[in-house]
Parts: sequence; structure tokens; C-alpha cells
Amino acid sequence: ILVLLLGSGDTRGPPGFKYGIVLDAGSSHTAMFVYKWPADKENDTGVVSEHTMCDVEGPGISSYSSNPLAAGTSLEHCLNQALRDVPKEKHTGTPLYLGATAGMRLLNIADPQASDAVLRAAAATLKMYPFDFRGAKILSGEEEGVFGWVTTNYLLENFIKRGWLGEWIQPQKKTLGAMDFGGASTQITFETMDTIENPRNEVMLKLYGQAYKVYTHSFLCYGRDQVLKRLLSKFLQAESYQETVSHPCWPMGYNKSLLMSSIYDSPCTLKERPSLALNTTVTLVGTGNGNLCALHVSKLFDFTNCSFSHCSFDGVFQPKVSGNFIAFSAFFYTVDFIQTVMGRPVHLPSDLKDAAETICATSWSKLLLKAPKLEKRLPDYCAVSTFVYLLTTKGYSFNNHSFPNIAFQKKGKPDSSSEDAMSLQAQLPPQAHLLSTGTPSCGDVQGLSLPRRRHFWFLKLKHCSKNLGSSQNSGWVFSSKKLSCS
Ligand SMILES: Nc1nc2c(ncn2[C@@H]2O[C@H](COP(=O)(O)OP(=O)(O)OP(=O)(O)O)[C@@H](O)[C@H]2O)c(=O)[nH]1
Ligand SMILES: [Ca+2]
Repeated sequence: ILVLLLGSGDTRGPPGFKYGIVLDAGSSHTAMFVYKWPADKENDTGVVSEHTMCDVEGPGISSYSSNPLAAGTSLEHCLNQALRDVPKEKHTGTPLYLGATAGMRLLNIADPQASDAVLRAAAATLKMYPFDFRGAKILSGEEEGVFGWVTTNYLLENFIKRGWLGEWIQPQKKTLGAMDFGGASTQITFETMDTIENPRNEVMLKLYGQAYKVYTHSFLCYGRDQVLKRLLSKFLQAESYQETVSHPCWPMGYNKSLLMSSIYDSPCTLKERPSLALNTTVTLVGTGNGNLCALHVSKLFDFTNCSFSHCSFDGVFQPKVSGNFIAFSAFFYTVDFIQTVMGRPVHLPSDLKDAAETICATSWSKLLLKAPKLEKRLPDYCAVSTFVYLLTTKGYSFNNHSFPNIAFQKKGKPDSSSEDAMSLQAQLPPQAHLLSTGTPSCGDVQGLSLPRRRHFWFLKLKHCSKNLGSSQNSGWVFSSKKLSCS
């Protein structure tokens, strides 16, 4: 937001650092980011050098529709932190934005008055602070997609970077595509040379004198929480809204009773909403049937209608995916679970499919043994990994060739190491890239960036039979040279 909205003129001020604050008001939670950058001449371009962040306690602001004032109050804790993160004398010159995403887009569809009230309450709180409040608004899906793409490539210094002598250089690097799987919507955004047949999906950007033709689309109701709601609704419909209904994506041995209103409180399930009373409960019984689960998950997409030369789904035009991608938010949480809890690498689409099938076939008691701390989200990994598989392959058309170009990465965490690791991931030498995708038996190559931008490569060895000259034969190997398995 800062990159695109800050004009060059209005950031002029005394030398030192400049600051900017962005609140990302998502459907499931709000995060505040404080950006800081040197206020030298070149930085009229707004190159961000550092930031801190704060997670707002409680749910996303759209959950406060029946008590809008509480939406405003929920932000105070983080804003108080911002008062400390930004030096006092810079407070009044620090722009402050709030951008709300898919949760508020849905509330705006369901109840525009409630969504206005929530935004007004949030704005009223922000105005109580000394910062330069520039607005609280609901971003369109396209804006959200483009902001995600710009932020990702910005932090990776794909547009502009500091050279060794402190000079600004244009690295001429390829940009990375961005895939965001949020709570209420999912976005795909990438640079393309192809014709973008639907102008609504085309964004021309000029950043630092360079033009970028970017394809973007946001699918509302395709975020993780809404997908899970839509699935519940499908199962209820399949068994004619009886009191007890089987849930083929939940593990065997897991049952749960839900209030019908919690399933039909969203525009995403409106079409299937039954006419019967919604204050009754329904009991869902996990049956762990991966095939049936996949069948229902695939029914969440429309793969048939397309008035363009090619569509992803739901009649949405999409050119062929090109280049490398970063997949974050729930894409990362899902793949991370498969890798760390299920102990399975995810290099090819078939890995994702096999992992989803294995999760779906694992009983509730076995899952709990594997990951007792993740109890809350554990029942849904079968559905969500099946969904991610179908979305990326059948939806976005990643294949054996292009799927390995996706890096599943966490994003926007406070510790700079994840950002640095992301930066390195994007700069991995071809050899290392090959290792992380083609020879899983050796290990994962990752990067670590140390101060003064000296990058070190490190190789995480999984099963190494060689003597590496250290007491361990698995773990991390560090080197200032690029590493390979051999
Ligand atoms: N498995 C898992 N899911 C998580 C975790 N943290 C958040 N989620 C879920 O992942 C989904 C996406 O989270 P976010 O990217 O924060 O979504 P958001 O920004 O609030 O939602 P949008 O407005 O759609 O962008 C939501 O369903 C979250 O509940 C986690 O640690 N593990
Ligand atoms: Ca989000």
C-alpha cells in the first residue's frame, strides 16, 4: 500500500528515517506492520529497509458486525505499540492506512450498513492517534492481489536494491508470482507476456521506471474458512439436512455438533441455505473417505464454463502460469503441516495428492498422536490439502514442470530471518534449486542472510550417510560458497 500510494512529494521531511504504518485487516485476523526507511533522496521511491509488526488479539474486524465499536477497540493494543515503535517526533508525519480484505468484502455484500459501521469504528480509533491517518477502506480483490505481489517482490528487492557501495541499482531480476490463500479469498498474481483476454485481470504497473504487465485474480469464497463452510454445506445438502450427517473429509473417530447458523451466516453458502430454522444443531460424523472428500471438494469449482481461450475455473480467464511463485498464508500452513507433521516432501503435484489421501485416511486418534498441539485445525487438513491440490493443478494448471517452481513460504512474520530466507530462496543458484526439488533424499537447500547482506548458503541434510567432518550426520551445513549434495 505504501509503495503504491505514497507520492514522492509527500514523504519529504527532515533527514533520518521515515515511517509508515499499514493495518492488514484480514477475515480471520488483523496485523499491523510498521515500515521504516532512510529518508535520503533516493528513498523518495520508498524502499523499505526494516519493519516491526503486531498481531491484533481476537478475530478479524468483520466479526464485529454486531458490536462495531469493539472492532475499533481491538486495534488499540497494536497502535499503542506503534506509538513506541515510531519515535515521538515522527508521529505526525507517519502515514497510517487500514486495508480490509475479503472478510469485509463479504460483510459488505451481506450487510453493507454493518460493514460501514465497522469501518467507521476502526477509522475513529485510528484518528485518535497522532499519526497521519490516510484512510480505512475495503480493498478490491484485484488491489489485494497486486499489493501482495508488490510487497513480495519489494521485500525480495526485485525492483530496486542497495548496491555494495550504498548506491541504488535495478537488479533486472525476474519477478515472482504471488499466491495468497487467506481465510475468505484466494489470489493469484504474476507477470506475464501473454495477452490478458479479460481487462479486469490486467494491471499495468510502472515501478522505478520499469513497466510490468501483471495478471491478477481474486476468488471470493475460496479462502480456507469459506471453503470449509461451503464443504459443510455440501455435505448437509447431500444428506437432505438431517440431524446427523457424515463428513467424508473429517477423520474417522472425529464428530462435532454445529449450529446451522454458523454454516449459513455467509454469502458463500447462501445458495444452499435451507428454509428450515437455523438455530438448530447438526452433528457431523467424520468418515475419513478421501475419494468422496475429493469429489465434494472438486464440486466447489466450476471447471466447465469458459468464454476465453483458457480459464482457471468459474469462467475466469488465466494465462499459462510462468516463472517462479511464492505461495503464502494457508498455502504455507498446509504444505508445512504435510512436511513437518506428516514427514512427507512436497515437490510434485502427486506428492500433494498422496499426502492429502494419507491424511484423509488417518484416524482422529492417530492424527492427535502426531500433532497434539494442533488439535483445533487438525480435522481440516484432509479437506484443505485436497483443496490446495485441486486449486493448484486443475485450477491454476501447475504441472510436473511448473509446480516445483512454487516456494511455499510463511510471510509477514516479525523476525527478519524468514524474510531473509525468502530473499535467498529467490536467489538460489540453479544447482540448489535442483536439490530442493529434484533430490529430496539429500535434503533441502536453504539460505540464510547475515548482516551487511552477505549471504550464506546452508544445506539441511535429512539422511546423510557421509562423514561431514562434524559429529552429526544430519542437520545444517554452513558455507559461504554455494553448496551441493556432493
Ligand atoms: N493450519 C493453520 N492455519 C492457520 C494458521 N494461522 C492461520 N491459519 C488459517 O489460515 C487461513 C488464512 O489465514 P490468513 O492468511 O491470516 O487469512 P486472512 O488474511 O485473515 O483472510 P483474508 O481476508 O481472506 O486475506 C485462515 O483460515 C486462518 O484461520 C496456522 O498456524 N496453521
Ligand atoms: Ca490476508
